[in-house]
Amino acid sequence: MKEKNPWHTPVTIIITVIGVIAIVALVTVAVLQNRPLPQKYKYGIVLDAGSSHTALYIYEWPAEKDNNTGRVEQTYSCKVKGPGISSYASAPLKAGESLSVCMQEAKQRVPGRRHSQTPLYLGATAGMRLLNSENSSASDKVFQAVEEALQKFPFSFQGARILSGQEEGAFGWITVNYLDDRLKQGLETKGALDLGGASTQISFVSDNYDGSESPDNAVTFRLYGNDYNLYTHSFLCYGKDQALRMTLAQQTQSGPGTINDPCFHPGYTESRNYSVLYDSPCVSDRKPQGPPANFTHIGTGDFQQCQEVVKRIFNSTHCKYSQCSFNGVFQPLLQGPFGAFSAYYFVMNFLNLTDTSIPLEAVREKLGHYCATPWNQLKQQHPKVKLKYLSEYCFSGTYILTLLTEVYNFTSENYPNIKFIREIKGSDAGWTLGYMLNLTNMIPAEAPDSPPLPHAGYVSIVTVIAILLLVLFILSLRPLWPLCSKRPQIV
Ligand SMILES: O=c1ccn([C@@H]2O[C@H](COP(=O)(O)OP(=O)(O)O)[C@@H](O)[C@H]2O)c(=O)[nH]1
Repeated sequence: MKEKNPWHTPVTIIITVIGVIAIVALVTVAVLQNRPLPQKYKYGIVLDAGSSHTALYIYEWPAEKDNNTGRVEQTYSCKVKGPGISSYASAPLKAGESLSVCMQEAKQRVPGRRHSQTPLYLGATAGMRLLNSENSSASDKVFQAVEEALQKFPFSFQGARILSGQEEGAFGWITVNYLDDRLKQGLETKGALDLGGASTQISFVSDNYDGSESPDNAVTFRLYGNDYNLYTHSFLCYGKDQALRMTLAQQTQSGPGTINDPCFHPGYTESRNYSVLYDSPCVSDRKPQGPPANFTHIGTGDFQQCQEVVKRIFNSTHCKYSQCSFNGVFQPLLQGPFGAFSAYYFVMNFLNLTDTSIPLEAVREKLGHYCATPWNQLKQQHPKVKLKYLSEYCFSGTYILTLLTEVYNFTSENYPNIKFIREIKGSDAGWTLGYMLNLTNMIPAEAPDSPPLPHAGYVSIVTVIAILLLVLFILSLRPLWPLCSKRPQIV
């Protein structure tokens, strides 16, 4: 007679079915309870009011993670048409109006239900620093007009202000290291080199700088549980546009009617106005007495001589510290990798020189060749580039190389540590992201507590434990097994 399988008795089957249902219920509850909620986003808007132009950036991050693990990303940028807001000193209302196209675009891009909670900041840099230093009431009027224009939008406007050079340097450094994930992971940080139109910033962490020598250059942070002593300095007037003015001022000190400028291409000839050239606090005190109205600016295209002229705008005669970059400003020993952005990138990218594995000697040679290219030939090669920009790349490239190697002291050994970057993971390198992260408290001082297990690990453990419990439960019913599996009596 066929023996009946002892496990096929009704009681065992019922116990097993109930156990399986219990496990499925337990795992379902665990999965549902811990399922990530549908993603909601928050937004922030920052306007970078630079000396040459204004740009608007929209940032986005997951709503439930805004104070610790969430990644903030730039989702949109808009270049405001026209010059920087400092150029509207004589017509301040136009400064406000100029922002409206980009602001309308931001209104479309940020979901309507989030408008009122979206912070909007405007930060102005060296252009407004200069205007404020020479005419503070004009600078106030520009801010008033800009604030009135921005308040008309449905965002949470948090004010317009001038960033100090130190803030500009430090927030640029935070942006670069945040986007590189170096802060959260406590990795070696990257220095930040920022070149604007009116100022330039250098910021890095160096083992030989604890802030005691030249404390004015120190910014200390505690981020994600790590302490940083950042060295930072902003050189007002040493952005590439003001540096060009200073270089031209050097060459027009005696008020000549013509100058032969090695930083411009052979064949380049332009008539320039003395009053316009000297209309900036960076050069106004050097204006020659009784010059003619104009001078003829003639290019000779000689990189070596251009470098000599550029070097003259850096004063390295006095230094009361252990070492200085220039103008008596302390600078510790360069250390670590560097990201060079803003005009550093625009210029080196145009010149095809962003690859820092090209030896410095070869970079100089290429630049020499570029500067010597006749102006007419260059115009034919780049018909779409604005002539003003095209004419200045020889100067700008020479300025960048001189600043990096002769002033900051990058050598053949550590020049390859520099990376010319425009953006990191889709977000532009610059001070705006760091500024917003700081004002919205999105970088905690201490490392956030992370859950001990990831979601998948948690569900697996719950499942394994539930199965073990079922097996134990079935085993605990052993006394009943003989009853259940009683062999049929053969009489
Ligand atoms: O596509 C671009 C955008 C900007 N620039 C230059 O980069 C500098 C950026 O200056 P910005 O106004 O941003 O800086 P600030 O002086 O306020 O720091 C200026 O010299 C611009 O002419 C450039 O060469 N290409």
